[in-house]
Amino acid sequence: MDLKSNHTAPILADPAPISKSRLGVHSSLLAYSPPGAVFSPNLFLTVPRKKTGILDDVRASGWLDAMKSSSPPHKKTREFNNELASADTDVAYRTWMVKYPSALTSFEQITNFAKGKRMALFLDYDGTLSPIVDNPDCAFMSTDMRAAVEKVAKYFPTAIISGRSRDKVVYEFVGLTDLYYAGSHGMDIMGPVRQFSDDHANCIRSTDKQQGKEVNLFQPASEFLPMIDEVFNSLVNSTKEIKGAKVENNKFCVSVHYRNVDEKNWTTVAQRVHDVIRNYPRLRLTHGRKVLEVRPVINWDKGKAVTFLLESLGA
Ligand SMILES: O=P(O)(O)OC[C@H]1O[C@H](O[C@H]2O[C@H](CO)[C@@H](O)[C@H](O)[C@H]2O)[C@H](O)[C@@H](O)[C@@H]1O
Repeated sequence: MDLKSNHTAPILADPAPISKSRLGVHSSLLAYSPPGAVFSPNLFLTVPRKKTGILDDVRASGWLDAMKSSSPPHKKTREFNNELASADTDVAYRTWMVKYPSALTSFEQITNFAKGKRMALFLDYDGTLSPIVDNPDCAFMSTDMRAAVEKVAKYFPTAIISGRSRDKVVYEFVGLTDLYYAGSHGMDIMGPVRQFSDDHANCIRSTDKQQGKEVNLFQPASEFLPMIDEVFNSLVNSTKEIKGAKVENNKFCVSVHYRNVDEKNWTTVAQRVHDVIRNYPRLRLTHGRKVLEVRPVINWDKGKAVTFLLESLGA
């Protein structure tokens, strides 16, 4: 990438409560304004106040519960000695499917609704384009899936929005040109060139070498890069003795995988992560599928990345 301009990234805090999956840190620790910073009001983030200003124990703060329920329930075949557990799983699966029905069951309805409208397609990577596998470095997409994505991208603007680093998704897994990509949970967007607006002062015009074309880069958490690298190294170090634990650097966020860790050691994983990030009040924790995700406290996520790309596409 050739960077042609640079802008200051936003980070602001506001003392209102948010979802319990986020870390309980005192908001006064979060208000930070680098000299000369120009903030977009759209990137203000509300963070929870806690009287103590420090994190609770990993059990009390609900980390462990969240770790245990961090994947959507999978439909399992009924096991011989596990009728009751299986029945529970079935109910959980059906309930989940009511809430999140497959789009394929409503395909006709969707195509009818889309008639006369401009379409854009936004896809997740892990668990959507690739199967969930034990080793995150081996989550490859099939040849058929790649061909399908390539084909659909000829008809509709298509973007992949992932929690991974954008480079990894583009160069190690997908490898398709003519797509738009957002890595690091939407904090690293490569989209079409558009008119800059005041709302998105952090856009960088860049040349994508693979695609050989001008693109817009939007990296609202760019000032966090050194912090994320530091945290990545600390997490690698503090979890290296936990068998099966794996730390992944996703550029603007870090993942700590515990899929391959014996469940009896999950508390240790949570405690080690907790101990590292308690020193970083400008980072927060979210839960993914058997993964703890450490990310900057900014008001930006995949949903906002989708909106950003839609606007970039003139939609
Ligand atoms: O937003 P996503 O693209 O879904 O990224 C979320 C995490 O995805 C990856 O981890 C998940 O998939 C792995 C490979 O199948 C699996 O081993 C892991 O247990 C899942 O959590 C990725 O490795 C993480 O860095 C992302 O945070």
